[in-house]
Amino acid sequence: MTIAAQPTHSPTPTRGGPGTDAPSEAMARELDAFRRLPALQQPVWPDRAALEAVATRLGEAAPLVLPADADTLRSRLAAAGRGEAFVLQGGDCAEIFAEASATRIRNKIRTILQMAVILTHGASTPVVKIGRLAGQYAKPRSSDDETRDGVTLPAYRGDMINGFEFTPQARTPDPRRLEQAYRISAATANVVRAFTQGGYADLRQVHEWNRGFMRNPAYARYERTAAEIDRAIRFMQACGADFDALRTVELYLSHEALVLDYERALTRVDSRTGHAYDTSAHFLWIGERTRQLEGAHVDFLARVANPIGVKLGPTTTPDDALALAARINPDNLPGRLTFVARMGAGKVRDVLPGLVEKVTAAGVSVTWVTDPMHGNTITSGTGYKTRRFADVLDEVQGFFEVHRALGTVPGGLHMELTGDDVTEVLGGAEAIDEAGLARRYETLVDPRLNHQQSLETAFLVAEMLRAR
Ligand SMILES: O=C[C@H](O)[C@H](O)COP(=O)(O)O
Ligand SMILES: C=C(OP(=O)(O)O)C(=O)O
Repeated sequence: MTIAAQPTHSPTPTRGGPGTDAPSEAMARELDAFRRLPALQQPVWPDRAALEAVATRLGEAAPLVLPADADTLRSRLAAAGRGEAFVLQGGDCAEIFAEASATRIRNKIRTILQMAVILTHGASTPVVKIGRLAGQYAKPRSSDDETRDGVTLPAYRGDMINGFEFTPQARTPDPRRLEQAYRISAATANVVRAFTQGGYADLRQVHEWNRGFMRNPAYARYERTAAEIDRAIRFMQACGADFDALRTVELYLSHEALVLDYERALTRVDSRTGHAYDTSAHFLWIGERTRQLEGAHVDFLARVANPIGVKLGPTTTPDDALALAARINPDNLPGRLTFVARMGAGKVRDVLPGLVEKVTAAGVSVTWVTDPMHGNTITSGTGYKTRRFADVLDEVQGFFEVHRALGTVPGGLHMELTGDDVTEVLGGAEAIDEAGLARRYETLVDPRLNHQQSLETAFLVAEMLRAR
């Protein structure tokens, strides 16, 4: 592969030698153990020979991230688990190849940075910023097929696998898309690096954008928080803070590790430590539909040293959580394991306490994050897959209440959001209603908060964080 995929830069004092090697034969055998286990939600590739050729080429390609940066993220997540930082993970439900333009990527980064400033103020701790970015190209689906007007075709599973267009050709899984996903992820990572290291992330500039948001009277309720941030920045200025030193930020990359052929092909051995890392992203998570203890996803991700997330839905039992922790983090390393609870607003207060209590009592080291999106999906009367902004907020509130009651740490927020002005989620101060969804509904799978709703969420969560 000719592309020079540069690793995303995250400034880190721990960066060692840059080397990554292909796994030895013995290590490859261990990494490949997942192939003998049941793997849910995998595409049925019609051309196995083509898949193997692609996997070989990806196996020789440059890593997208460096193991040392994944280690730094692990230490940041450990801090969040102790309440010394707060995680903000956000981005598209499904990235789209055709939308990987600099403008769209910049809008997403801008939204995450804006939210992070507001949350930093609320939490009075650093915010660990992680994008669902540069690899979020595969989706688990409820159904393998989709039927339209009596015609049934394979469901769209994300641009890494097949096309959205409803034709047999587009919907047939094509392994060449794995290579396309790799190349576009490399280009996206380059844009991320340029924006996060090139002055775009300057705190004063980000605050100025937030002031722009406040000029809309719909957001008057957040005036006080905005004014406090303003005062804090002026105070820093008066004290002679070196704002130029704050012009760069760490923004880590993450996606759901769903397509195991892709994740395995990008796995390398870190020449510093001899450990295997999945170099497709700094942080990988296992989805709610693929977290079976004896399944291929858990087996594979337990064998790579990246920080790993596991989504926990409302059917998770405390014993499930303990068993997952034992499998994925047998050494109980802080920051290695993040549980992303996505219970639904109606269930979080009932189901989450049992999990947190048992995990805490067992002395298991976990960073708890809330995903208030995936348990709150509904279909509007007009037929759109959507969510109510109020439910999203209520689940976050429930997450904080549970942790407060137990004396444990609510460590972060995992959101589906975009920097654009879409109309996919109902409500918010601008009151998107059912009729309004049609105005600009663009997602190919799940509804995302738009730019305004994302900032509004940050202000509301900042209020909750102050009480943390
Ligand atoms: O974001 C993820 C979706 O909830 C998941 O892919 C399932 O979507 P579906 O129920 O539309 O198939
Ligand atoms: C599919 C997702 O979530 P979950 O596994 O929680 O349903 C997702 O985050 O894109």
